[in-house]
Amino acid sequence: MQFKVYIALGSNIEPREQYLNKAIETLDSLNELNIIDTSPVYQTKPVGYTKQGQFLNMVVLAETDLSPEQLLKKTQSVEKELGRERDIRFGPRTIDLDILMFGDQTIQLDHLTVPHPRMVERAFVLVPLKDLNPQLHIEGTSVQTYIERLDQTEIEGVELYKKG
Ligand SMILES: Nc1ncnc2c1ncn2[C@@H]1O[C@H](COP(=O)(O)OP(=O)(O)OP(=O)(O)O)[C@@H](O)[C@H]1O
Ligand SMILES: Nc1nc2c(c(=O)[nH]1)N=C(CO)CN2
Repeated sequence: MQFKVYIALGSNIEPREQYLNKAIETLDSLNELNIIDTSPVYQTKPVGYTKQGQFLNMVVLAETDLSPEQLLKKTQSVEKELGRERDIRFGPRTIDLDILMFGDQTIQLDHLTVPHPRMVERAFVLVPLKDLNPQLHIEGTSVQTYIERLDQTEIEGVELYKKG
């Protein structure tokens, strides 16, 4: 397969683990995509809109022959299939799938920006991403450097989750 892609997953509506697993399973079942690695799962304090339950977050590495836009369509159809509703911005969701990186491509379309524009300020993305690839650079800066730039309280909001 042509491209390596990192996809972030988040869920804060029960059954959270099942939503994560089902999303990974559905993506992996596509002919044009293989999941090749998965990070540990973290339980994380909600960021942005804080009056909601804690999230489970993780990142997966996949290889794919899909184009970035085809991949976005697939991730959005998985969100839809798993009952994602868009009402509150940054609010509760059964599953959220964000395309973090698509090979080494930079993409600026109305409906798709890669690398994901908010990823470098989110501990709940950077911590599992570093687990998958500690050497990864995002637009020339290492994932470790972005983590060092975060406030300690943001890092403390991200805890390893014991699978139930
Ligand atoms: N890299 C990307 N991955 C996923 N969606 C993206 C990306 N870049 C732009 N988008 C667009 O963002 C729109 C809003 O996505 P979504 O509703 O998942 O946002 P959100 O999860 O509330 O916030 P955030 O994007 O900060 O995680 C989508 O309709 C999609 O077209
Ligand atoms: N901890 C955490 N907070 C969030 C998350 C998320 O996945 N995890 N997603 C958001 C919208 O994309 C807003 N806030």
